[in-house]
Amino acid sequence: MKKLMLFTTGGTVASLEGENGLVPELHADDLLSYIPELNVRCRIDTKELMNIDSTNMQPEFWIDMANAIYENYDQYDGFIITHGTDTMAYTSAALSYMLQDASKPIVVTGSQIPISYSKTDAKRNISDAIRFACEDIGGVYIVFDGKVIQGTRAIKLRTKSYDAFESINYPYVASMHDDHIDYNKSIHNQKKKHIQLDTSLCTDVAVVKLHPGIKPEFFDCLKDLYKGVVVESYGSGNVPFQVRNILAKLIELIEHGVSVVITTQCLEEGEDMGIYEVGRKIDHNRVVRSKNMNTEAIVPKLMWVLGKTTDPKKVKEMMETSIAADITLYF
Ligand SMILES: NC(=O)C[C@H](N)C(=O)O
Repeated sequence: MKKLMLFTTGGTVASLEGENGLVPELHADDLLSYIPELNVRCRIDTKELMNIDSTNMQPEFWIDMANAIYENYDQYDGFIITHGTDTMAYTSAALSYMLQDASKPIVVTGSQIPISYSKTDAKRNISDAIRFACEDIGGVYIVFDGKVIQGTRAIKLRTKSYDAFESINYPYVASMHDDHIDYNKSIHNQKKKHIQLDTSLCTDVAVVKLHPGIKPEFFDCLKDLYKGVVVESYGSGNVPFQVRNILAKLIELIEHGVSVVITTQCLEEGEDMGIYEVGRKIDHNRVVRSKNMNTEAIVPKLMWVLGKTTDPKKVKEMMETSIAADITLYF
């Protein structure tokens, strides 16, 4: 029989109605007591790591989660983490970088509606996550609303619907049905490897979304505060250089030693800075290209990379190398 460890961290799934709205209150065993008969035979141990709304999630807490999994890795066949949906995609990406080459499933799930409510999606999501944690597959995944999403590829697209998450620029890994799991055949399970823990992070990372009228001087404020800046530029990776010259400010940041990552506000298909003058003017050798990673992966990846080096060349090389399927290599 498979042995699983379920870690809880809070989120709507564990929330009850309080005086000021929903607050995480339920503990690990409470959650399991709500789940009806599981159609998989396994033993589940539980541990509460924290009990927070995931809006309050911090990079330091990702480290706690990664350490908890690593410390228990040999004793269990699979892991489930219940988590709020607001920052779940950042956490699943962060764990994908901090715990590489896992040969066992690490499954993050949660819900849009608290587990004690009649219309809750929590029971299905937790049951599915438990089933998926019994599979013979390695890596970090989000299981939600019947879909399995690669940990580095998820975004929260919807605030209220059951299907809160989408897989961006990457197919769903699998879909969950009552009696079977349908794997996407184009995705191959990685060869069995030894898990590696690396939790060094530099949290001095900011995301700036460009918009018409954004002030160039704003970027001066970032210079001494951050070591990495992720620019959500326009379209295929375009940065304005007329009237309000943002491009010049990005160069100043780079010359100051800040790593600048160019990504796009468009959710799908990634940046392709070679198309327009407004993209070609950016020095492609000096900025980090995000290719088709999403912001939820870029942020923890940049923290993780800057935790190891601030050498601009190395940062660029590591950021542009696919880890845990975060970049599709068609560039
Ligand atoms: N559905 C949810 O879990 C949202 C909640 N605010 C959280 O992220 O913890």
